Amino acid sequence: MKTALTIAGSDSSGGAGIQADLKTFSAHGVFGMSVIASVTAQNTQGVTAVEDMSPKIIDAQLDAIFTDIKVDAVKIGMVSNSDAIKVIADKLKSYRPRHVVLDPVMVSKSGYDLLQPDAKQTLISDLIPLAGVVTPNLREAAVLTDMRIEGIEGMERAAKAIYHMGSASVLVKGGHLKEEPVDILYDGSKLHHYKGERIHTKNTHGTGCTLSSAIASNLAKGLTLDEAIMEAKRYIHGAIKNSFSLGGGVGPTNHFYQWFGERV
Ligand SMILES: Nc1ncnc2c1ncn2[C@@H]1O[C@H](COP(=O)(O)OP(=O)(O)OP(=O)(O)O)[C@@H](O)[C@H]1O
Ligand SMILES: Cc1ncc(COP(=O)(O)O)c(N)n1
Repeated sequence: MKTALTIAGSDSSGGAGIQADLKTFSAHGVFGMSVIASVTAQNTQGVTAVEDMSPKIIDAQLDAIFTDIKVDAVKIGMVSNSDAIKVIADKLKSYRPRHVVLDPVMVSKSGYDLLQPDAKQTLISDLIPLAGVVTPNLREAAVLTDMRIEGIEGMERAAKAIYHMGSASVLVKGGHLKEEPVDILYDGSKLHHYKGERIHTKNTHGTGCTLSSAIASNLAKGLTLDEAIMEAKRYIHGAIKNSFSLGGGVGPTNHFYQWFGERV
């Protein structure tokens, strides 16, 4: 069985973070493992508290996994501070997993900061150069590049700028565009557009986590990056289409509708 590891934050309500990642890995038939970098207290309406794990326990979790188990793909999500980022970068440099998907999580949908302001520079200098693909949304791409991004042309410029920070490729996600949600990949030679059809729902908690974990699962299974993204777009479309209301706010994506019916 292929394996995938998520290094991210825990979402107590199960819609985003580690929990969304593990559900996505399972739905792809990939064995999921986790390194918890932060614990968040959150629900469908917002985040009420965050506690970061110490660099020491992050380091120990990474060693426990990599000294024993072959990791086919790594997905990195919320890592809120510079010290944690540095530990993760050091371990990736020594264990050198084949595929690294970096989702540079910065702010939750509900507006809570998940990346400390002084950690942005460490993310750029230490983690982006180790990524096979970085998957910022519009706002994250704007923060990383200090650019204003409004439409497709801005997304293309940002993808190229982030590529020049050292990652092998960049997928700028267009979920927050006013028009259809197209995602744009730059791989150093060409720009690729992955088109989607907008689904009108408020229940989109964890869409970014789900997409990056689906890409990591597909890479673990041996798909090319282009195939992995196309397949992940298909997956996120189904997961959003079958998303459901839970709690009083933004409900989660649905990973299991294929098995348990449209509305589980
Ligand atoms: N309403 C929608 N209909 C169809 N596809 C969508 C919709 N919203 C987002 N997507 C797709 O979902 C994926 C995640 O994109 P998005 O821009 O929402 O990421 P994100 O903002 O990082 O997510 P999150 O807020 O969960 O961190 C992308 O492939 C995007 O095109
Ligand atoms: C632990 C964690 N990781 C990531 C997100 C982003 O997801 P969203 O933008 O849907 O709130 C989150 N809310 N919590």
